[in-house]
Amino acid sequence: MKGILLVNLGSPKTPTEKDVRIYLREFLMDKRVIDAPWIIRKIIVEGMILPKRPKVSAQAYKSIWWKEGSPLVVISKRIFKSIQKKIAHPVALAMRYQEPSIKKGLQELYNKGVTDVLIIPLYPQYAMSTTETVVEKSKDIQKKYFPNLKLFFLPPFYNDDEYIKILSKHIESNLPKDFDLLLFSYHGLPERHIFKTDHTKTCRLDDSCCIETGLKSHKYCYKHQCCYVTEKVRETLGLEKSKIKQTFQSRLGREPWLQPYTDQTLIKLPETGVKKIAVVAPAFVSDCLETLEELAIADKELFLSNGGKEFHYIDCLNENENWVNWLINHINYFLKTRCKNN
Ligand SMILES: C=CC1=C(C)c2cc3[nH]c(cc4nc(cc5[nH]c(cc1n2)c(C)c5CCC(=O)O)C(CCC(=O)O)=C4C)c(C)c3C=C
Ligand SMILES: [Fe+2]
Ligand SMILES: [Fe+2]
Repeated sequence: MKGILLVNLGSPKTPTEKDVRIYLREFLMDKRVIDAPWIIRKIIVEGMILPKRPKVSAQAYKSIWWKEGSPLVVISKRIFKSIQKKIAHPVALAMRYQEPSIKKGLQELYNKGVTDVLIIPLYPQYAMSTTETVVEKSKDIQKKYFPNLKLFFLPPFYNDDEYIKILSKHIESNLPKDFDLLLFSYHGLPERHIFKTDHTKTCRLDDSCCIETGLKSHKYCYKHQCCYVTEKVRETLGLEKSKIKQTFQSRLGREPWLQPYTDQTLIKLPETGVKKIAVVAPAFVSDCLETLEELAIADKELFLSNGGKEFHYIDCLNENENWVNWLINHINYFLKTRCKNN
């Protein structure tokens, strides 16, 4: 029998310093997130990040926490329930970090007699620290605990025409009537990660390569995949190029991350005449700390205190009906065609 496992990033159990420390330790000790040798990673995480960051991050989490829990986990659970209602096969939800774990999700499906699992990493764009870590962690768990399970993976869907239409429609229906600029703010990545996962070793991280179409390097180029979404949504919405801008947020550490940076851009925009801004975050399918706190609270404050007049944050797709139906359509395709022993 076939089953489905949806996988999102995960959050701390509670917005307390203790639980945030546990979460950050698991997250940042992932060799695909901080890709240094184990001992260096351990020194960076335990010696440089964990002494101070959990306290600050716990405050940030507290400011966006819902009665039912972390927005990212709550929204993922709601999506999972909507899908389960419409799919006759077993469906489970897991988080890459913390709970419910990928192991528990696979166990739940296995206990229900599932033999073939479609794993859906809930990230539109590929990155070593998102899609790849979900795929590799799932494979490790399968080998160790469920050798008879067969795993299948939904690839990054940034270039799926229907997904682009759904995202564009969602943005259009939430755009304010009057705005100077629509800002696409994606989660950042160290530039080094892009070079590391570029199998062709040709990506130069400039417009001539990441904006081009049809290059082999694009399959693993997060920057290209972000540029693609921005450009396709712009075209679909019929916006002039001067009406949009793409930036990258949430950097950590001193090495160069993808640019331009969201916070620095928001500081400078008002002096160039951009006073009313709408902001969307298409690297996330569900709202989370990075959107609700970093963008909609901290970056909003930054923009307004530097001369901006209006800052309108557009929610992620979250429980958008068309988006949930898009997932269901892909699940149904897998159930009908991808493997034989149904
Ligand atoms: C080296 C560090 C990090 C990389 C690389 C990274 C990539 C990356 N992350 C997301 C999605 C999310 N990240 C979230 C939080 C978050 N991310 C990092 C660090 C890296 N992310 C940290 C330290 C944190 C924790 C919060 C903090 O202390 O600031 C979240 C939010 C989770 C939540 O509970 O709401 C998401 C989602 C993507 C898509 C990505 C690569 C493209
Ligand atoms: Fe992150
Ligand atoms: Fe590229």
